[in-house]
Amino acid sequence: MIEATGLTKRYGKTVAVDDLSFSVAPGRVTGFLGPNGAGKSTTMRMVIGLDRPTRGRVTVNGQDYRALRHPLRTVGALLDAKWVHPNRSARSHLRWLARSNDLPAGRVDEVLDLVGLTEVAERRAGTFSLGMSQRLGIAGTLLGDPEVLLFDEPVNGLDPEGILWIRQFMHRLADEGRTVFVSSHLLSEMAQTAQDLVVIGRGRLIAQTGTEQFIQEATEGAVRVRSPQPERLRALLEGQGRVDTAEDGALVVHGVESSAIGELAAANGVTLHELSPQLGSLEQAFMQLTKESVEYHATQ
Ligand SMILES: Nc1ncnc2c1ncn2[C@@H]1O[C@H](COP(=O)(O)OP(=O)(O)OP(=O)(O)O)[C@@H](O)[C@H]1O
Repeated sequence: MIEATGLTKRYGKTVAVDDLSFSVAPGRVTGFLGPNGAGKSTTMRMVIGLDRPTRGRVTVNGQDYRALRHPLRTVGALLDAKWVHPNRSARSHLRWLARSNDLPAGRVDEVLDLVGLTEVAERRAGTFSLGMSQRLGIAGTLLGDPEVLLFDEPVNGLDPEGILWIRQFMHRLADEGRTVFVSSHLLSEMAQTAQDLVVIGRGRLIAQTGTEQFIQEATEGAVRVRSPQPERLRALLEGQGRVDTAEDGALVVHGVESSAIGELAAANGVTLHELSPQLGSLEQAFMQLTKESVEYHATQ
């Protein structure tokens, strides 16, 4: 369990994290979502004691990170996968990590196996692909068999196979009852990975909710309709819902069910070439909710 209360971090005049309160439950994958510069990395650094909050508090299993007796047995964090000595083998990197943190050396081969790196354990980490480096980084977080895991942008730059592997691995860790907190600005990825979301913009909390609920609440369902008689259809829909025109000329109808549009068209002899309900995407939900708080809006 991770709990932040009124968490705030200032760097000079920049307020990187602003009065942020949220909680991350065990047994689930919780996505930490926000555009670049929203304050995700700063928040994660405060969770693991690398940065001190200017105000507020964040606890792991009820305690400040710095007060934990065996931090790596409680929290594993991967904030930068390239943090590996390039000339060390994967195994010796993990052995060094285990030794310097008072963790049993016997755990090294277990975690190599868990992440599927046993066969390349003697290879120099500097020769690893990004996907393999991520696996090695994840192996490092698991050395202390911690209950809480933090991953900062773990799928950045990975190919689809690497992304799938990470996604499945996160689920496995959550199924084991661990708390899994994973940040990303890749919204569609989070929609598939996370069961719960903590969404921030400009350091502030925008939403804490289940992923499905977030999408449902933040996006208004719409129906795309193409017809050779668009103006006639538009007139029929007048007063029933809002009708926009897409770039390709299709009508985008808000507030009317697709079945009702189909029946209305049939009853009035209007031909339809397309009638497709548009499911709200996480991207739409996110844009809707962060409209005012996204940094890049101001600079566009
Ligand atoms: N050490 C620092 N000194 C000064 N400003 C900082 C520092 N670290 C972060 N910031 C600023 O704090 C804000 C939040 O940055 P942070 O890296 O936490 O965001 P993020 O959501 O992780 O973004 P990204 O996805 O780009 O990593 C940004 O405006 C950033 O420039």
